[in-house]
Amino acid sequence: FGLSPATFGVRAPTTALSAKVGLFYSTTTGNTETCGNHIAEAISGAGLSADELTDIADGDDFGSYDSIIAGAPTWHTGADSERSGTSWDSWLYDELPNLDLKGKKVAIFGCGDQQGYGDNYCDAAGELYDQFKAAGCEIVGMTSTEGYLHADSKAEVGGKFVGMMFDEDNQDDMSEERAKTWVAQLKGEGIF
Ligand SMILES: Cc1cc2nc3c(=O)[nH]c(=O)nc-3n(C[C@H](O)[C@H](O)[C@H](O)COP(=O)(O)O)c2cc1C
Repeated sequence: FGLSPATFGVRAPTTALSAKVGLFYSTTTGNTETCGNHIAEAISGAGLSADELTDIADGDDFGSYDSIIAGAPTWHTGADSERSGTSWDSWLYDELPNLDLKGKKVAIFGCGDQQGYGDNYCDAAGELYDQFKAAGCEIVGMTSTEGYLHADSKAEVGGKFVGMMFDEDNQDDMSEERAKTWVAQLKGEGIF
């Protein structure tokens, strides 16, 4: 009668089981949360799914995830470690080493100020990279540094950012699009 299967609540068959994806952040003034929300919206906009955006301080049962998307701001300029100034600092050193996350895919995003802190842009994202990698995780979602004006960043490895870097201080109008582009990339890299 011209009614599509959707009319009856029948789902189209899926070709692959979808992964359980955790989406974690931390923040001091809300910018990393804003970017995390852009990512969450891009995920649902693309017809994909992840768990609700959650502060890493409230995270739990990490072993149940197939993949983790993790975002941090940078506040401790020039510090060797604990650069986010948030709950990540204790999580990365006190919790992560006690978890078995070997082989899980991890995608990292950062939030920083490339003009005000151009020698240390998004350094904390580089720390997430180091710690998750040391825990045996597979890091995906590396991006080009093109279009950014920073001089130096510990979030750069081999000429690429270790994930998607946002800048709510100088380039907030680009954040939504960056989130969309990155989520499409993550889909291609098997995060979902
Ligand atoms: C005291 C202070 C130190 C900061 N240090 C850095 C830094 O080293 N690198 C950087 O990229 N941004 C730095 N920032 C900028 C913040 O990371 C940026 O504003 C970010 O959006 C804050 O995110 P949040 O609101 O999620 O905490 C600093 C800001 C302040 C106020």
